[in-house]
Amino acid sequence: MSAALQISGLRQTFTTARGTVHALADVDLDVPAGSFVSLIGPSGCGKSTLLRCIADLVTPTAGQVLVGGKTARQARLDRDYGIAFQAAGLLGWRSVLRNVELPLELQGVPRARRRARAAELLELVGLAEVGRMRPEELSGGMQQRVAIARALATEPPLLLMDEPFGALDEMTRERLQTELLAICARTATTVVFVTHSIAEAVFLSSHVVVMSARPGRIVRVVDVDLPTRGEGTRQDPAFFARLTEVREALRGPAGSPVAAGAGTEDR
Ligand SMILES: Nc1ncnc2c1ncn2[C@@H]1O[C@H](COP(=O)(O)OP(=O)(O)OP(=O)(O)O)[C@@H](O)[C@H]1O
Repeated sequence: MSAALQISGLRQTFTTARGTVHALADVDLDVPAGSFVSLIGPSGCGKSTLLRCIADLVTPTAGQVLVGGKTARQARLDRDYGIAFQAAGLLGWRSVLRNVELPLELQGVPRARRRARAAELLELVGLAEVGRMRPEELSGGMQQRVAIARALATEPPLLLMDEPFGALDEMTRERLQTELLAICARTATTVVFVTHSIAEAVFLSSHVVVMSARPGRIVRVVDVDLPTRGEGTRQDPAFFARLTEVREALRGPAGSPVAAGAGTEDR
């Protein structure tokens, strides 16, 4: 399978008035097309920074990011990825439908076509009825689904998601996880997903990337080869086995850099 994303020798250092922060060190990662990759690790280990480097929102101090063989900058200019972050980031003065239309509008897609596509996407995320409403009239879970629809509007081969379900209750979260998997299967989208939840990472992912405390390094990639993902999956012994594997990788051997707070820091 071809690589949707190739990261090599990535390092990210931030210099601030209070000193130097080593956010990422020696990150190498190949993400095959069509896979679902979660990034998990202690708070502050650089998960969001890694996602922002992929999205070309941050310029890496060293190393290279290739999105579908292009530089991250070119991929951003070509809108080769969609982004859905924790705060849904919808525009309050636009209707739900027009929020989903926005990326198509920016691409210059004619009005009738973009409207039809936005309506199709709202149907895909189960929100066909709310297109005329304002985002504030929707629940948090509905807003998240609108954000996902918007991220998929240009049919990007890659979807970058930073804790998109973090603020939701457990039931809504589990439902959206199942919906997201169904959408990705239908659209063959590659996903890079940041989460704090081991269960969420294992349920969603084909590969769980476990990172160490700052400076974030990849300490283990756990392959999750569950035969199906559905209602029964969370009770499946194979699911529990992978949970344990990720948990142990996160915990790391005593005294290892995986343990939270063990990262080197100048400040
Ligand atoms: N623009 C920036 N300037 C300075 N420091 C930054 C900047 N962005 C991130 N950092 C620092 O880099 C480190 C990694 O931050 P990042 O947000 O990537 O971690 P994270 O793993 O996503 O954290 P969390 O799990 O808590 O969301 C942190 O120490 C953070 O303070």
